[in-house]
Amino acid sequence: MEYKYHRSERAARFCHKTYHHRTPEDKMMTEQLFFERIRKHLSDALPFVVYRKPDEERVVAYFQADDKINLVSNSTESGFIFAPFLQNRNAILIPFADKIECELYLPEVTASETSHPRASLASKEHHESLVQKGIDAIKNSALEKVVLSRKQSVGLNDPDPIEIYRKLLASYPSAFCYLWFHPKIGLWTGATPEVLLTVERKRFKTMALAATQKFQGSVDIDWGEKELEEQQIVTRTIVSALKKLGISSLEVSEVHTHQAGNLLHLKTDIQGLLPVAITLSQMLSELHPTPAVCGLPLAMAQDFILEHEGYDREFYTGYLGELNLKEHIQRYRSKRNVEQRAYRTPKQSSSLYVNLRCMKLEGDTAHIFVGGGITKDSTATDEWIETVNKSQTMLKVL
Ligand SMILES: C=C(O[C@@H]1C=C(C(=O)O)C=C[C@H]1O)C(=O)O
Repeated sequence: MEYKYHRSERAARFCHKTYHHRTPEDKMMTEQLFFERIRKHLSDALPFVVYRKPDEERVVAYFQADDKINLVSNSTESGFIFAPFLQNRNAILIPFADKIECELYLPEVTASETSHPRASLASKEHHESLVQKGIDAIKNSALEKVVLSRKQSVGLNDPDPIEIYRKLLASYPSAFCYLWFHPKIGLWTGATPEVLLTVERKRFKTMALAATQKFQGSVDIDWGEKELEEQQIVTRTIVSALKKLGISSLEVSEVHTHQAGNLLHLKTDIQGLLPVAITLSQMLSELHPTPAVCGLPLAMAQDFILEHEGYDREFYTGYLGELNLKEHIQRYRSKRNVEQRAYRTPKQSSSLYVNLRCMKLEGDTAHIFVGGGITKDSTATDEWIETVNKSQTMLKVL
């Protein structure tokens, strides 16, 4: 990997903003102290999360002082949520208490192809046979789409999670990049391109992200019928779930190509205003899991996954992020002949992402999770290649 230090224009603009989101108790740190504090918490075996939102320079970490497992019961809690794929399992919360942050102007990384060994022939055959079962089930039943995945375990030469995470931050500036740890649950890291739900005051945003091609130098590419249909299923399902909740003010964008690292996807942006009567918990139970990570009809797809995938997804294809973050935005307004005045307005927001392009780190092994959507027109070998391409997102930083 080749590093070139630079301070982006974006970073420079960030510094000149006339408002900021920090409260007095937030601690802004140098990069070295920031990562030392995280390393210390990890070696003390205490829970923490560190993350950076898409296209931001600010990296934030929250620490928990004990090793208690805090469970989320109805999404009215405030903290960093880490939710599994299965809705009947518990989501975990790291409270917004002890926080540090750092602005990182990271080296530009020219990501190289990985030198890690290819996935084995046995896992290729296993995945292709799983996909074929999915295609057959779609042809012979009411199942329309199912997302099938696999776990690839890789030995690490340099198993330092902090270094791996720093490489993720440098390689994927437009992804949500995180490192999450709980001594009783595990150590996870990832760089996801997919928003599940963001809510700021009354406005919410979500997206339908599906279909995949390898990026080969241009985003101006053609998509086949199969990909368009696969993504359309996701848009249609999300829109009808939101309408079912009584949300009528929906704005749905045109479908467009979206780049995520070495991959391209089809994306539709969906946003609207949240009626007062609808809770975050209702929104989440309608949205998660979308057919981008599970399938349609939902129960049939989930049963198929549980019966045939043959491993436990745990937190892969779950979701994670800020849940009910309360902040005071400080705005400054300077008027001629009047002293600069500060205004503090309270704000509550949630920013939740789908846990994709992620891995679980266990000692000197990384377990990488990758999957793809299957429809009646899928072919087993192409789906295998898609998972190989997706695995590169994590393999490139190992
Ligand atoms: C399931 C994954 O990705 C999801 C499935 C996609 C697809 O089927 O093409 C594309 C983007 C994601 O919504 C994954 O990356 O593991």
